Amino acid sequence: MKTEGGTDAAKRRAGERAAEEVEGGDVVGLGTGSTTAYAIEAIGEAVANGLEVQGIPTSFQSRQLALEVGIPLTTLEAVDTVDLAIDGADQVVDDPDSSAHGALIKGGGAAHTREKLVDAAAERFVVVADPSKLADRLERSVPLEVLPDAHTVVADRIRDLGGEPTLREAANKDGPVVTDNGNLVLDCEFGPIDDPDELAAVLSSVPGVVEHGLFVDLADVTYVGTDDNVAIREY
Ligand SMILES: O=C[C@H](O)[C@H](O)[C@H](O)COP(=O)(O)O
Repeated sequence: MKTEGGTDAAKRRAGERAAEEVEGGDVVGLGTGSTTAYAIEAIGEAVANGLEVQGIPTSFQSRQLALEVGIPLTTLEAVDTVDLAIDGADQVVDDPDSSAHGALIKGGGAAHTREKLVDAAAERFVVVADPSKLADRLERSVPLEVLPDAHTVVADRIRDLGGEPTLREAANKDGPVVTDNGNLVLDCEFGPIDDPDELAAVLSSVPGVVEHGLFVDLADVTYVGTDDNVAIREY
């Protein structure tokens, strides 16, 4: 039997705690990644026990998992309201004294474009994370989803801005990662990001960038799974 490591147990706690927020009749944004997967599984279990919800997946991966666990699916076009979205993060600013408290980097799984669309549309955006994701400020590379034709010009623009872009390579195929939307991903190192809001605005203005992985002023709460509990950060 596969044993669950400390990080997996923390992710599970966060995911299951977030799933407790889901109420009958809700439309729920279903994020992508290993932490959110625990929330999707818990929602599937609740559905099996009679809870009536509809899910909006943010990727091929979350759609497949939702189908597997029996969550009825819908689309953004078909609903008036998304009650809440549950999604993971690659890094979360955890400093109440910082204006960037609660800002995120997402897109480690190349799903950030659709995630941002759904997370931003939700009345409440619930982030799920383990403690390794928390940081005083954002400093991981920022994923950019870019149109295939645009990757060299966007890379040049990122260098002009002082960043170092790397085209994301696929692990199990020759060539680059191709997103669910048929685009490419540039992972861009900027070093520590003091003002994510400002960088987000600059990145959004670069032609050829479909979406960047900075999520600023979007999260309402983060559930951080710990060794034996869940820490809550409300924003
Ligand atoms: O593109 C992927 C997403 O933004 C994920 O939510 C993020 O990478 C976190 O994934 P995980 O929970 O597996 O660390």
